[in-house]
Amino acid sequence: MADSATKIDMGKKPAVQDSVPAREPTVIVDDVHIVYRVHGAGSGKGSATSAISRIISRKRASGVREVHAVRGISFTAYKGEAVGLIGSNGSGKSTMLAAIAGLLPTERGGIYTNGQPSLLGVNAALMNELTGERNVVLGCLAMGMSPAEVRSRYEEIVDFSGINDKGDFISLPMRTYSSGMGARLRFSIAAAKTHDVLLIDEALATGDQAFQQRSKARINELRKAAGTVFLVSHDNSSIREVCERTIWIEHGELVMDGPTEEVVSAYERGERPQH
Ligand SMILES: Nc1ncnc2c1ncn2[C@@H]1O[C@H](COP(=O)(O)OP(=O)(O)OP(=O)(O)O)[C@@H](O)[C@H]1O
Repeated sequence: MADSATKIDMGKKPAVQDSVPAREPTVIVDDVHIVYRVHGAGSGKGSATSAISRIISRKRASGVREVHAVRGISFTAYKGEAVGLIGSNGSGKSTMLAAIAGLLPTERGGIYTNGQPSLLGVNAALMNELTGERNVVLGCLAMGMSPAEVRSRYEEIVDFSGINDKGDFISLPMRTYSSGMGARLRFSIAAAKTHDVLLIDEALATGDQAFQQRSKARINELRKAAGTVFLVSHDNSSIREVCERTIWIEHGELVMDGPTEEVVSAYERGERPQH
């Protein structure tokens, strides 16, 4: 792999300055392996007969099953980049994102980040019993904004989310929201702050057309504000619009890493590059 973590020394400046400005790495993923351990999963014979006999006997399976979700992935992302992560269901995209966010330990290899990564998933933790209003305030405080900052940004966040477009929903508990409304509010809160590394897991797919346009524009702003954005999505048009670089993952392995159009077209044609 060309981008190896060991070759990058972020502390030193090169002795001779090139005319091309040096790109600043924000995330270095170096030969990373991630293994989930599922306890009580048994040996896992896949046949229908063994599944039925397991259910009928009502025995709790013993043992630990290992799922090797990411297998030796390496890449480096730079300041100002928006990087798409694509691949079929279960290929390891969300796992990779959670690991960059520091939420999953690596089995082997290392992940180095320059700045604070924030994972914005459709499951990001907001509290269902609290009103949208309270969640906006708590979410912003949790991201490190001061109470004065929260007050000044509040209207903008609610307007961006469009939660109040069809009535006063922001003063209702989050449990009364549709899944799309919840996802929009999560995105709006997270996007109110500029992030060093913003990790977005399918958030764009849940909003309606108008909201998707607003979020794409906001992602571009965040990127210009010098952060790095990672976007996991099955919606190739979002990836094309938002990201100039894309990484294709299958079975936990990196298949292709390059300009979005090249990678997404190869993915759509199901063509793996020949090595
Ligand atoms: N908590 C978990 N425990 C055990 N295995 C898991 C867990 N989460 C994911 N996996 C497994 O890890 C592998 C990668 O899953 P992951 O969610 O990263 O894929 P993905 O590419 O994001 O899929 P999708 O496109 O469907 O969201 C899959 O085989 C999945 O079954």
